[in-house]
Amino acid sequence: MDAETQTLTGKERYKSGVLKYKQMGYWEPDYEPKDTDLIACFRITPQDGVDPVEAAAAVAGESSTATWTVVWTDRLTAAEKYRAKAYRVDPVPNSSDQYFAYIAYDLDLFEPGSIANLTASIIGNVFGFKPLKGLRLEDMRLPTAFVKTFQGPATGIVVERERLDKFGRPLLGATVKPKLGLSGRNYGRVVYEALKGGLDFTKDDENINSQPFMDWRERFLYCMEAVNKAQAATGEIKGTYLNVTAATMEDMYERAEFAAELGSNIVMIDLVIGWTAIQSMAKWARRNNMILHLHRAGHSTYTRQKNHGVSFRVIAKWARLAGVDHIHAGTVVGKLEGDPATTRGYYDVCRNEFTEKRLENGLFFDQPWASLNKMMPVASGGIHAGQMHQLIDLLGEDVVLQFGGGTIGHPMGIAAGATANRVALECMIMARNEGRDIVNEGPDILNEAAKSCTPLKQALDTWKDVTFNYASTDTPDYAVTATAA
Ligand SMILES: O=C(COP(=O)(O)O)[C@H](O)[C@H](O)COP(=O)(O)O
Ligand SMILES: [Mg+2]
Repeated sequence: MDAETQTLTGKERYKSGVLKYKQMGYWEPDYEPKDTDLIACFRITPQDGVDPVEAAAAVAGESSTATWTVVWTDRLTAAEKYRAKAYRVDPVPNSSDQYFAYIAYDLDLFEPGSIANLTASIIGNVFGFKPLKGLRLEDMRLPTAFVKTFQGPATGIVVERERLDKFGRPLLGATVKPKLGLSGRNYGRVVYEALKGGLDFTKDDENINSQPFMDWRERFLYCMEAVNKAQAATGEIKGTYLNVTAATMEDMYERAEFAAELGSNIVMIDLVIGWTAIQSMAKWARRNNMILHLHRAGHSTYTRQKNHGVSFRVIAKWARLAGVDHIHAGTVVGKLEGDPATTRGYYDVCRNEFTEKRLENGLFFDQPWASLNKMMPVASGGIHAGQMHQLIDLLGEDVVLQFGGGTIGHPMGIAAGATANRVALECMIMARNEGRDIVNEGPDILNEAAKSCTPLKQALDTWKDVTFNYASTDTPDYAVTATAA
């Protein structure tokens, strides 16, 4: 080890001036993370000529206690404990300028139960640090001691199924379209048709709040009338995610309380409201026996590119701590970004009791969930009935499959679109339960069912060739056989 890599101590450490972060103690290659440490894995792209180990130490420093120069006031603290420690730097496979840096943080650096505080450290200053061309938070290991300080999902998958009286199959939903412009009354008609036709849920889109064409109260009143009528018509429990996203917490509470007063079983928020607002709404949802749906609006601005930002698997972990019940987590086959292996990792974060490290799915750490409820992943974006076998195979059973265009765009109308999806789902679940190979026989199973279901036949004819085959940007860096880390 050269002198520059060694942590300086005593007078040498505290001489005024600028030391390398490695020398300030932010690089400890022998460090063994404690069970109670938070661990982050960052992808770092150092500027040309910057040593990757110094870059990793700088990330550890700037995301914990350091500044750019030595400060004597460190000596008034338990600085050795509070310094985050970069302890491992691996080159990213198949890349010449990127590295995975592992950094351990002492539990005492964080306020219990606060995503705002966690994120202010881990993604606070450090993403703008000049010696790095790019920085991405790939994954975090949240220790049990930290997980236990959070409420977790307000309702959870098990209780959601019990409240809705729906078991053994994915739930079906649809986003009302067009996203903007419908009046309350016409909006309610879409909800009624879709629910009566066979869906379990409808939902507001991310950008429906309270615009001049439809006040939020109008929407809530007509939507709940539609839910009640559809329940009466079908004898099934139905729901519609009423989006309570608004400019202030006070407005959101007012809208959520009105939704509860009208008997809604679910409300919705957008990721853009921020972590503190999400945690507040999760507490409200638990107090009010409400399922809480999170639409991940805005996430792609920072999750999609591999060289800079925050992986969605980390956002999913924070959302589970924060306490939402549903989270949009990708479809693989639909219109929006979603590599199959990466998406599998997100779904595991939502639904596992314990998420195992699997590098081929982008999961860098074992993650205990300490009995926090599970989140229902939501698959939404450009999917249709003809993909039912692929969706069930890829995403499993505890998932909401959401067909917006794939319900409302049906040639015979919304109720027919909903019926097509419900029949496609039920015939595929029956085939799966009978032990059939749905991946290969899926199209035949659908065509067979379509013989006695005209809406399904029309859906298959309309959308049979629609696929979105583009290369994914966010793919895992390790192959299935990888043993590294
Ligand atoms: O409006 C839609 C889908 O409409 P449609 O079903 O008509 O395509 C949702 O906003 C996206 O699914 C969000 O994306 P994600 O689920 O990836 O966050
Ligand atoms: Mg949308």
